[in-house]
Amino acid sequence: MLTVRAPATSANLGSGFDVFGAALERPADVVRLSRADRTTIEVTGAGSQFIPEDPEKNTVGAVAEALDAPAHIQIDKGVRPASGLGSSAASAAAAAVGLNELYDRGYSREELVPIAAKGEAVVSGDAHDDNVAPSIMGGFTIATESGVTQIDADIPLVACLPDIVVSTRDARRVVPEHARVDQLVETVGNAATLTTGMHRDDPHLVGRGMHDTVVTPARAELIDGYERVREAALDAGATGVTISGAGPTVIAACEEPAQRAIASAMLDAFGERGVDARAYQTRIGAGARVF
Ligand SMILES: Nc1ncnc2c1ncn2[C@@H]1O[C@H](COP(=O)(O)OP(=O)(O)O)[C@@H](O)[C@H]1O
Ligand SMILES: N[C@@H](CCOP(=O)(O)O)C(=O)O
Repeated sequence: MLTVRAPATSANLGSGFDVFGAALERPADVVRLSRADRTTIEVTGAGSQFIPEDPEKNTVGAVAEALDAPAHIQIDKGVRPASGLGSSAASAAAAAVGLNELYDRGYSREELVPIAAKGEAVVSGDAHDDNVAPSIMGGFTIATESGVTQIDADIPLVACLPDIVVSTRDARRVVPEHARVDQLVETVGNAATLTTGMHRDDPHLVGRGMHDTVVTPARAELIDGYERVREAALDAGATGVTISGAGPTVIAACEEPAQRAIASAMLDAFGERGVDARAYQTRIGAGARVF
């Protein structure tokens, strides 16, 4: 038997829709795998009552099939589903890394990214790589058709998860089909600024580069209190704030000493709207680890 811990991730980071992602130090899924004649799945932990154990409907089932590696897979969810923290991707990433080792398939971490993304296709309708890439490879990742670029960035973050459910599938339906040229120009500038910030471990550049006027405003409508929470985090010292993945988690970049105040301001702002929430004081961390 083999155990894998795969981290939650924050995709998009504002200006990098379907491309940027970051591995978070916490929370994480813990997945135990043992060889079997056919794949069976057991799920416990955060939100497990909403996660199917049928291998055709669970992200890990698609990964086991893609690797031709049937197994008994026990998933202990630390990452709540439909959170915007790459919940479905964390399990898929853990399964890809674990089954690759259990069956001695010999794939590199980068080669495992499109395999784990097959799991994402099962739940969100298409195989976006931006959550599985950081969950497998760690750090900040830029996932494109031609491969994954990874930077071992170290940026403090606060991820505030409200008690609201936003499914990635639904949130993909509100993404605008077109953007104006001036918005594209702005997006390229912001994405380049954010990437430079990751390279320099500079939370100010990362925060500035999170700004996005294309996808984020449309999705903010799905998160009760988003604008107020964003303002509260900025007032408390955040260097940038945006929606994590498809939401509803709101993510803030910051200097480490401001983390606690930002977490508390975000929780209060959701509280004012009558929305319960929890805040993770976290940072960009490592990828999936095998025990
Ligand atoms: N192993 C898994 N972990 C979490 N969710 C899963 C898993 N397998 C299938 N799902 C389904 O995926 C959906 C959650 O995925 P998604 O909406 O992308 O949330 P998140 O933003 O947290 O990844 C839920 O409908 C859930 O039932
Ligand atoms: N790029 C995707 C990322 C979805 O992330 P999740 O954590 O909400 O599953 C999107 O924005 O749709």
